[in-house]
Amino acid sequence: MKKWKVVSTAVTFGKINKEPVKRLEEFGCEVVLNPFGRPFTNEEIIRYASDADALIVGNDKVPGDVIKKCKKLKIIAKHGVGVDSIDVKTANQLGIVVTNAPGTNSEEVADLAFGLLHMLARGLYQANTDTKNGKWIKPVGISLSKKTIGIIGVGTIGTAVAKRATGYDMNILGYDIKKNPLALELGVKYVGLDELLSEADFISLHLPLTNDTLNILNADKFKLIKKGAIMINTARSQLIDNEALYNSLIDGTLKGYATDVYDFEPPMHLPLFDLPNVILTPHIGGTTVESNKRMGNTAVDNVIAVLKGETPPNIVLVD
Ligand SMILES: NC(=O)C1=CN([C@@H]2O[C@H](COP(=O)(O)OP(=O)(O)OC[C@H]3O[C@@H](n4cnc5c(N)ncnc54)[C@H](O)[C@@H]3O)[C@@H](O)[C@H]2O)C=CC1
Ligand SMILES: O=C(O)C(=O)COP(=O)(O)O
Repeated sequence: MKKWKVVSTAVTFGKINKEPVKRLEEFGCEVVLNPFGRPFTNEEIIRYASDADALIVGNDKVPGDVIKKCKKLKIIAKHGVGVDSIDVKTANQLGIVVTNAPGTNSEEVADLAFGLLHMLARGLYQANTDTKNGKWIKPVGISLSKKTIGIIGVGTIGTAVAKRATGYDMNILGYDIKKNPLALELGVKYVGLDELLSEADFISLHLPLTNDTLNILNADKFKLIKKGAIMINTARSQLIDNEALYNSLIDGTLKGYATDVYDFEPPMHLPLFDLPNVILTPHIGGTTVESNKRMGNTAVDNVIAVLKGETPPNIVLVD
């Protein structure tokens, strides 16, 4: 009989790299991995975790009423960074610690953001499809070099994006509530959101989803966007007003939009999906072989610390 039960709803935890699971087992835990290959429903979380001591989560929605039904829970450890899908306040009120894995996937998200920017700027998706189908059609894209990029949220990922932008001799604008010393060193010029939107050729979103950032790019903000800009969203879809986004792609305000994130995951088919100037990826920004190991081990560091009765390294608190 194992001393503790750990349930992981995170789709990739323990699947790509086994080391984090082995560490938990060696510590005396029974580990249950996600059998579905998709986020858990609320009912599934309750069914699997009502007797669990620790829950490792991906982008699953973990509301307060679900947390309340998991009576033995001591920790909810995010296998990643954003904790917007977890009711942290209720967890904290119940004495359950919430942790995340900061900085474990930032370079990877920045890589994806730049990859998506390349795809849209040069029409790579269509070019690939056409060439494979025997059509010799050369899209004439736009250059990345020396353009202005606007980074909304200059934290760990935003700064990693800025680092890449320096390699393209870009003029880098940043919007954030605080200034990041590394970003300043990289030459990021902090401006207001309105100025960023009206100046940037490329807009990349890297804010966490909070009450303050929900719908931060609303219809009024879309009116300020420079005509022909490209927008990349590897942060959270709820930062953007869906209708304003769709209209901006139809009327040419945005030349292109790429997203890795959706209001609900997996998403239902949205009108946006039918537009040729939209590129979609299935929330893969943070996940590579290497980052998976980092995210898994950090989640496990936090779980083991809590099970030992110690303070975990990456506690997330809300006011
Ligand atoms: N697509 C994917 O797979 C991934 C997506 N993400 C998303 O990216 C987000 C950012 O990640 P990190 O850069 O690691 O987080 P971070 O905490 O290092 O950076 C977030 C930045 O946003 C700023 N910020 C917070 N509230 C703000 C507000 N109201 N107005 C202006 N600035 C504000 C903070 O000051 C900070 O500089 C995560 O919260 C998550 O939602 C993270 C990892 C993977
Ligand atoms: O680290 C993050 O915040 C992420 O978005 C990672 O993706 P996930 O939540 O594991 O689907």
